[in-house]
Amino acid sequence: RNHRRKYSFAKLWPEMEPVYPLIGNGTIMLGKSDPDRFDMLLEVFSRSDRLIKLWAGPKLVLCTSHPDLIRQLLNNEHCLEKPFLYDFVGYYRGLFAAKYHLWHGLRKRINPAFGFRTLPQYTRIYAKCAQRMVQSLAECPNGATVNILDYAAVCTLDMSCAATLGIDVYETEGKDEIIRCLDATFDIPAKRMSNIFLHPDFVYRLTKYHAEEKQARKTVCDFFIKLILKKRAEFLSQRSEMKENRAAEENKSATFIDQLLDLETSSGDEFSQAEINDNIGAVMSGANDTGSLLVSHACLFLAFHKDIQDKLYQEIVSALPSTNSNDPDIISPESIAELTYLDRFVKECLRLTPSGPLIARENMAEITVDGVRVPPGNVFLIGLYPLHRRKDIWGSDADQFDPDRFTDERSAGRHPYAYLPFSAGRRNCIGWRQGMILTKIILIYLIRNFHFNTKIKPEELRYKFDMTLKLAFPHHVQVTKRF
Ligand code: HEM
Repeated sequence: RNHRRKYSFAKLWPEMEPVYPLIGNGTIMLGKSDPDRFDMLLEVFSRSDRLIKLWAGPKLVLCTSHPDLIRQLLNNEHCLEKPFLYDFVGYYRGLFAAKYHLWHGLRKRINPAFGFRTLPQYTRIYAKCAQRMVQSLAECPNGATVNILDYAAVCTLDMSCAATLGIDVYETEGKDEIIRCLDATFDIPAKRMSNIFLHPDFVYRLTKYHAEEKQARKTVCDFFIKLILKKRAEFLSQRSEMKENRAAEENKSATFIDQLLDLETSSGDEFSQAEINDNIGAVMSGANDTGSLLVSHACLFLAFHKDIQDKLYQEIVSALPSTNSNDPDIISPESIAELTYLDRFVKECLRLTPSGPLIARENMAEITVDGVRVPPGNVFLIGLYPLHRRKDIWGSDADQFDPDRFTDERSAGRHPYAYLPFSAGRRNCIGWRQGMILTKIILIYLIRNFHFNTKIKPEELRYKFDMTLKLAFPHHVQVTKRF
């Protein structure tokens, strides 16, 4: 009866069926494959235009993909908490999963590390890594079919390590183990989040995942700490030199770890070693899968639409007509900004295949949603994937790929919360500029050097139920050299 009273505020909202005592809507996912579970979740969102109740066991989850309600939630200062699901991510003092009381001060202090002024240095780092991806693809037999995600994942990890830690991961001692463990600390929590049966600690501890995750976290943490100590010592010895030398000050590194060390000294408010450690982990997990998946989905869209691929190639070679077209120094934030068709292309990729298809929030105080007063402690699931495919916003061809949806004329008057690949409000993606730039840089290098084809048909695309938007099968594309 208590349970019924606790949730009586939601009695007028429709609910997903069937609902059973204790397991709630648990059976709708039971025994289903990953792509069927993803489709089932979309089915939940499609059952109600505004908001629908889903029971994760006895816990209520309020699901919406309506832009008005998403605006109410993401703009509400009492709805900035991350619910229990994010606890599995680890790095709990890091931005991504941090509870509100830790997060609000942290975000303010870390914001400058992702500001506009850091972009030129990030751009140079990303361009070098993208060039390496081209080199390794060029070693495949011409016209070979590859799973492009394998190459993109190596490239974004390379970028993350260079931009976050200032290291060349491929020159690092014990690199295979570090790479394997870094991957495991991102991958295992994602598996746990999307599998309700792995949620209770006492069950999870009995699985092989728990032991693997523990060992991987220890290896990664030891590696980060060694690096933090080394960087802190370097930083302190360079600080006095920088005070006297303006040129050195202007050229100082923009890698995330250096920025954190710089921020702690400029604000006089030290980041603890644990905070640095967790924020490095959080930023790397935020950047890794999202970037590689986006690039891999983009390569499939290129392969489906030869006309778009040709138009992008023409735009890139006319805006960046260097004799040495692969020179990383010709790419700058300004030259990338001139590529307006590439910008529309990436935006359309993010519409149809947002790397973060779902986000969740918990309200910390009573809030009003769609006229209903919701007591604190309730969980909202916001469907960015279904939002981006709503026919009432995007038209009857919402599922079709069309970069020109993002021309100024066609964007005018669109609901401001219709398109949210990086979420919105105070807890949006802190790395959205870096995410856009790194994706564009990889695509510039790929399109300049290769043609893409595929045997996959657009209507065959299916996705897995996971934290990030993974294709249900390999991203097989045929890669042919242009030169
Ligand atoms: C390339 C595409 C990217 C996409 C589509 C993307 C998307 C998102 C989304 C939707 C969120 C909100 C998550 C939530 O509320 O559960 C988020 C948060 C976050 N992202 Fe990204 N992201 C991308 C790239 C990056 C990059 C490159 C970085 C870092 C360099 C990054 C770092 C973060 C962090 C730290 C958060 C947590 C912010 C906070 O809670 O204050 N992301 N991202």
